[in-house]
Amino acid sequence: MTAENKAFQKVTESTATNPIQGNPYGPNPSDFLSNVANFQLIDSTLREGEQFANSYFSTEKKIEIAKALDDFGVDYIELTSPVASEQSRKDCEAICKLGLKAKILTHIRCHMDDAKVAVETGVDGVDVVIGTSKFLRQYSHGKDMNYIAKSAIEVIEFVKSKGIEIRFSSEDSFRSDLVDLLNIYKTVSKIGVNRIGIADTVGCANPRQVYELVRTLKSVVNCDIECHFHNDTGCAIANAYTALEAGAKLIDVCVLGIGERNGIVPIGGLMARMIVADPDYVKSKYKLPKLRDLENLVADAVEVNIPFNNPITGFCAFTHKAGIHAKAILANPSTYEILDPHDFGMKRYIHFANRLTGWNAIKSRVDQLNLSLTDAEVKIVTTKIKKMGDIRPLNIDDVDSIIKEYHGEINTPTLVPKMTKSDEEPLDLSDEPAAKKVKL
Ligand SMILES: N[C@@H](CCCC[NH3+])C(=O)O
Ligand SMILES: [Zn+2]
Repeated sequence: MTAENKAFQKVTESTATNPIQGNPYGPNPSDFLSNVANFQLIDSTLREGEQFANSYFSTEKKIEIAKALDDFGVDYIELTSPVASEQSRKDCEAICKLGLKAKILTHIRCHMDDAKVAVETGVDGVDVVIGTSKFLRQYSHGKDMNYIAKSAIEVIEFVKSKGIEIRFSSEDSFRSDLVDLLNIYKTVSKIGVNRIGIADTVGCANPRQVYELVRTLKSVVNCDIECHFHNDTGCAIANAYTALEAGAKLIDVCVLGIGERNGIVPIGGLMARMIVADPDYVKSKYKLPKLRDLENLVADAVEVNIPFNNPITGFCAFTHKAGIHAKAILANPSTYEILDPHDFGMKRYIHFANRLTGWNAIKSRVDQLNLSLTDAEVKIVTTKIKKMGDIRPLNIDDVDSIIKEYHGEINTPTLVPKMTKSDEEPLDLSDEPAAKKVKL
């Protein structure tokens, strides 16, 4: 086989197994800096998530959440600073003793007082953060870049001396001076941190800015890059994906994206984004069917509902409605789905009780009811359903009644009836689904 033929075959094979790879707009496999196929998750539900307005986690609840995160497969679990409160310190120690697979981190200010407490808790690593934008330098901690560099060196060397991981992050990175950022990151990278972090603390960044900053940082540091994106302007997941494309390795996430204000990158939404880019990596690394339970656990703990439009677990995330969509989905789900619900232990539905429905969806319902109609008959009954749907909202019983009534009409002999055994037997509908949908 010639080299040309081999190349052709390779493209064909990958296109067959993963249609996105044949997409000219998809990830560029020759981009060796990209970490799209090699990313890690730092879950911060028990740190950033504790800053969500509704959050209160008892020790037991924190342990339950930490175990569920570990079971899902996150790489790191980040906990509230042990100096935030006495119980926070005890909880941190308790979680460190659980013996989870995920590494345990705690998140502290760039100060020796905090660092001394943090290293005694039993964590695998310490995440240090300090504000670098002029807003935070002036109105938060009041320190200049020289002071920041000095205290960063002191804290990093101290944590390293204890043999545990250290990450240094600026805060409000996207409103910080680029020269200041490059200087501080060069300094900490030379001392030998495990990771540097950038944080879009106010959620102002867009993907292009993220790409440029991460690419620039890649050329000045020789450690991993972690990114933290707030979602104030709805860009958190897109920014996270772009950061990975640019060469960042780790993304901070929270279950349901909970955090300060409207939160950060949601773990579920990021899974949806990443499984499209690299299905094999995502499916082998994370227990995706556990996502729904994980989200329900946290939603209950902080007393919120799962949003209707949540990626993957929103109640209509895999519900198809328009007749044109339903027809194509019934023929091949990939026509209108980029995510396969079964990868997440979910099911797909056709919503047929509405005026946008089409005869293919109704035919599938007729089959479910174990009735027999020709295509021409299904088309007639579909017209009846659509007419009723123009008058008022429909539910599944309305549609089933119309179908059964029509089926009854066309099967009722007009002349002298000759009863057969099967005519006497009522249709058994005892296992009808209650929802307004057909499960597929
Ligand atoms: N929540 C803070 C801390 C960021 C630390 C980065 N992991 C922020 O958004 O800036
Ligand atoms: Zn944050």
